[in-house]
Amino acid sequence: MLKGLSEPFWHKRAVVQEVMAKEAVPGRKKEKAKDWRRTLQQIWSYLAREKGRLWLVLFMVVLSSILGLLGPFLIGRAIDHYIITKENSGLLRLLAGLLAIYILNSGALWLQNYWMIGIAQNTVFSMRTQLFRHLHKLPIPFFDQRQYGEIMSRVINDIENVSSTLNSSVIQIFSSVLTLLGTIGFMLWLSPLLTAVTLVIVPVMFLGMRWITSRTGRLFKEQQRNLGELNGYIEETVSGQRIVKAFSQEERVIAELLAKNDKLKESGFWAQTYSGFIPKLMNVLNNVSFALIAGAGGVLALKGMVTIGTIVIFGEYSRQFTRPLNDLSNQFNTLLSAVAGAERVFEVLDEEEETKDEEGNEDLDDVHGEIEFKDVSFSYEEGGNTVNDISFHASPGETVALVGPTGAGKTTIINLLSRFYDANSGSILVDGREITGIKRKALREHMGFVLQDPFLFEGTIMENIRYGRLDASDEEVREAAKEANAHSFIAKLANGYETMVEQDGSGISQGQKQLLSIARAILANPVILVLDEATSSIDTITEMKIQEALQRLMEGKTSFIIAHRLNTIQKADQILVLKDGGILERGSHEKLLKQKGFYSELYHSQLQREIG
Ligand SMILES: Nc1ncnc2c1ncn2[C@@H]1O[C@H](COP(=O)(O)OP(=O)(O)OP(=O)(O)O)[C@@H](O)[C@H]1O
Repeated sequence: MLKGLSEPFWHKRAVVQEVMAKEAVPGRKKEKAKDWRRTLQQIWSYLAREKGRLWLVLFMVVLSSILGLLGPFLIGRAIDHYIITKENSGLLRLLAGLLAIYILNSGALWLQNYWMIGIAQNTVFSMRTQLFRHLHKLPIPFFDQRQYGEIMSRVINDIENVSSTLNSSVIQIFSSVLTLLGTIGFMLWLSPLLTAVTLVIVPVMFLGMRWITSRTGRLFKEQQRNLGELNGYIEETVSGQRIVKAFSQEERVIAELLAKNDKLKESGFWAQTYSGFIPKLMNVLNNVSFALIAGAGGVLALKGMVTIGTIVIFGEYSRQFTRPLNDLSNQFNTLLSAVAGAERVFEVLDEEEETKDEEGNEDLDDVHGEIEFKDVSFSYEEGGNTVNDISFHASPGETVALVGPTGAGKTTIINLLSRFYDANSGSILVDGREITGIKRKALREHMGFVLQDPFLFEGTIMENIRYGRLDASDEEVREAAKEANAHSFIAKLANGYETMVEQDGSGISQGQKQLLSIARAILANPVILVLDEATSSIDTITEMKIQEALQRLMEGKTSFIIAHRLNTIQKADQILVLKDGGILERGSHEKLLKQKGFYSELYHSQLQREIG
């Protein structure tokens, strides 16, 4: 059942998507296997746009790594040449040099961060813009097959993850690698023997880290997935609060949330615990390494093979050596979750746009509104049979009412006409032209929707009506409101057309929303109109106003009414009675009554209910 509004295509779609996503049977996709290389290449394609600044960052990282290595080296020299020999002036000179190195190093660190943050922000800005733009070009089935919260999580969390990783991890990883290589180089130059002693712990470190990261990768992925699910659930239940309350489902909803929350807690706990082992392990190994260097260094120093300064340098370097390894493993975890997030973003970007098959398709000018369905069959799922062999013809300006029990396929016929979905077989013609040969946007621009639960944006009433046609003047908006019987209630509001309405339309009654929605459609003046009749009961006077405004709106337009109350469609040129996806009966109200079939039965039972 369609609910929503009557406004430009992109917004109509958003609402229809939202509603359909809730109502559809969700055929959710399985997570694809991770493709690291491809994802990193895709991230690089964004980063490459910032090559200039990346070079600067690179230069600063190299500089700060060299300066970082130089510090301990000079301290060692100070011990050997000036402290042991008690040469004060040389020591002062060296200390001044050290000070300069530390200041320069701080400057280099600050600059590399400054530039990298700029790069990260620009990259994420382009990603977010591209993702949002792309989302609006995706076909309805994409939204039908996913939870609203899951999509939100990709746009918000995953992108944020990429951003923070680019901000910090990239530099860290890079400088860690450089520091590692530099440290090993310096150590080898100073004393290959002590270097060998220092490196003894590396295999242990490596094995320990591998053991831990093999677990954390999987756990972080699980944590991310559980977080997405939980967010989706919270979004859904908060937006569906009314329904939750109406059906007294609070306890069940809370229980389900608890279960999801528990899953997240569990995966989060293990992901954090395992990754928390890394610094502890490093610490222990660091101390072991320090002890080894002190012991072996002492023996070598006694034999005159190394100086005291060299032992001090090695002590410092061994720390400098394990720190980058430690950083690398920490950053590796962040990187893991960011790449997983980025991959989820790219998965959306990889989805084909709705217009993929529109090459060579035509625009649609001068539409008269003749619609024909020829043997149209369609199913949402493979092998299914949602609508079957539908054929009908509507001349320009005619009104076609679609009636039938719930799930009969009424909305599906509208989905096919608006090309939210494409028929599996048969053809749909507008003014004699196959709609598959027409650009979707062009087709939908000629269509207007007045749906049963119109969507209002946060903004003034004037702005809300103007969604029907963005270039309409204030006067035209007022005229449309008058024709829609909305003017009188708007005029009574404290700020008239400038009254602010909330996104959920609170403060405005359901009937008034309908009238605003009709005003939008009047302003848009489409050739083809889709009306989804409200099922909720509206007071008789507003109902009359709505019916009158609808009659005015429908004048001269080819209109499709998804009707729930049969007394409102008696004037329709043709009524299609749908059942189980097929047309069971067709004709005018009188003809169908005379037939004494399904329609007549439905009509009389409704009449009975209304009288009774
Ligand atoms: N996006 C979707 N994915 C899968 N199945 C769907 C989807 N939308 C609808 N269906 C199924 O297709 C069938 C026809 O649905 P449709 O919404 O067209 O019925 P309807 O006549 O408009 O019903 P109602 O009066 O309740 O709105 C139903 O069985 C429904 O469950």
